[in-house]
Amino acid sequence: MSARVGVITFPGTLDDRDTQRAVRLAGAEAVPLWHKDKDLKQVDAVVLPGGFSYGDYLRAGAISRFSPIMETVIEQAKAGLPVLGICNGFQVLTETHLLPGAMLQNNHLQFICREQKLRVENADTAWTVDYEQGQEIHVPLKNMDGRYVADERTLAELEAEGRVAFRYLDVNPNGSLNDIAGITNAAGNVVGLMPHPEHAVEPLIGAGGTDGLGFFTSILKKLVNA
Ligand SMILES: NC(=O)CC[C@H](N)C(=O)O
Repeated sequence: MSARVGVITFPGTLDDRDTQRAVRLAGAEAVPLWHKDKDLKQVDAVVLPGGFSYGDYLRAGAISRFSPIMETVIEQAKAGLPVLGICNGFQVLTETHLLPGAMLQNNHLQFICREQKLRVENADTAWTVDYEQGQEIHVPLKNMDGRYVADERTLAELEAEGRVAFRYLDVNPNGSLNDIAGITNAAGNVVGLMPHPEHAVEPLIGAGGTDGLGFFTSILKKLVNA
């Protein structure tokens, strides 16, 4: 079976091509999906890539969340479809409430672009099974609205249920509560994170190299073994 991973393009998406490439490098078929379509073309998983969809107007992700395709994504994610939101994609996922919490401007009010160290805190989601629990990885981080916040009860729940999937190491680059870089839903099929694993899939890029490839090999493993 060849796994088909859909990659959605919204107006203002930047990282769809890199994400498609990462999917192919992992050995799956990348299927481009357009925000205005409702049809997911029978993909086995979906990635919402990074960028500035709708120019980040109102709030990052707030408009894309109402794209026709998101109606289908929300419905199918609730039924178990694996969905990964990277950066702007994570912002869209919080706006849909498939993932709890919200992203605010970085606490220093500057755009940030850096090589970021992370710890994989949950290697049991659809997108992380190819990592070791506690593994440390380097992945590029580039955003303005990267400060993860949630109310105390939600944070306590995320921590208690092991749903903090990634934590920033060494430096908290944006003031995210509990150093949270990424989270998962309770079922483990919906994952969102601010750093960009699709930009760390080649040894050529130096630090981190292929550390991000595990997201895309994880989903392939998960689908092929399903
Ligand atoms: N790299 C990105 O996906 C950017 C995310 C988002 N628009 C921000 O700046 O916060």
